[in-house]
Amino acid sequence: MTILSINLNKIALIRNSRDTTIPDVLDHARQCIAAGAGGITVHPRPDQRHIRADDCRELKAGIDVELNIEGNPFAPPRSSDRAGVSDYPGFMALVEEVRPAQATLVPDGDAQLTSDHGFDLEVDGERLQPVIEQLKAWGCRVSLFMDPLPEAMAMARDAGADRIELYTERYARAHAAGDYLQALTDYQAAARAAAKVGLGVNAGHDLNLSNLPDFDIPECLEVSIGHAFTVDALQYGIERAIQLYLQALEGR
Ligand SMILES: CC(=O)[C@@H](O)[C@H](O)COP(=O)(O)O
Ligand SMILES: NCC(=O)COP(=O)(O)O
Repeated sequence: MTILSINLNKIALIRNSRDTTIPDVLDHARQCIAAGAGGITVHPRPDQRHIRADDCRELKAGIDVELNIEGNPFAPPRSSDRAGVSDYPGFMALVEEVRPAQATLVPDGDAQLTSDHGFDLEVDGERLQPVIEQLKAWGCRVSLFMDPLPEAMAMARDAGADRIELYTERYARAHAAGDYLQALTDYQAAARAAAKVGLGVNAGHDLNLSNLPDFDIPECLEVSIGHAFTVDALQYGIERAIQLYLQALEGR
């Protein structure tokens, strides 16, 4: 069964638009879990535009499903520019403190509006090895955010990753354009290649109620969904939205 991990970035984004505590990230996490979400994902960026280090600490203490923290492992500490908001301690320092069940490494930078590419392991594979070794020593499962390139999966295994997360924007765009079969074939080949070398397969980015039912990747262990889910939760309510996403997963 594929786990539905709800990404709460956009709940935090709404909260941060005022000096307030609502919407409460932990409360939303608990509502999603009560409705059937099997995991919670957050992506604390150095500018803390949405998820903050303090959110990660509260979620770790306050939920009883897997916590998946995403980020660039080379992201250094950054001072907070908001009164009452803790500094960003650096990705590795935050993960060492929080010890999430899973750390998903993403080659993001501050200038990006969102995550928009996977790792190039020809460039980063060697320097990721000690990082992955350290994360695993802290008890975290390690997943690498990857484009759907079958030939890259052996390098992900060689870097020491437990899983890869297929970056699914290309699939989502193709599905929205009504011409997704070739994209799906590419993702299926990448997932098979990952499984063949012993990697688990996660997936995420721009998945939604429309494209999820057609995302036929038998190897997929977990999808992490945030942006579209947040929009759907505004329309249907959290409980109903979770049910719809679980049905979409089951219907694949
Ligand atoms: C890695 C990925 O694709 C998403 O999980 C990421 O968290 C999206 O980040 P934003 O929510 O900041 O767009
Ligand atoms: N790793 C993908 C994720 O956590 C959420 O991505 P999105 O659904 O907000 O695009």
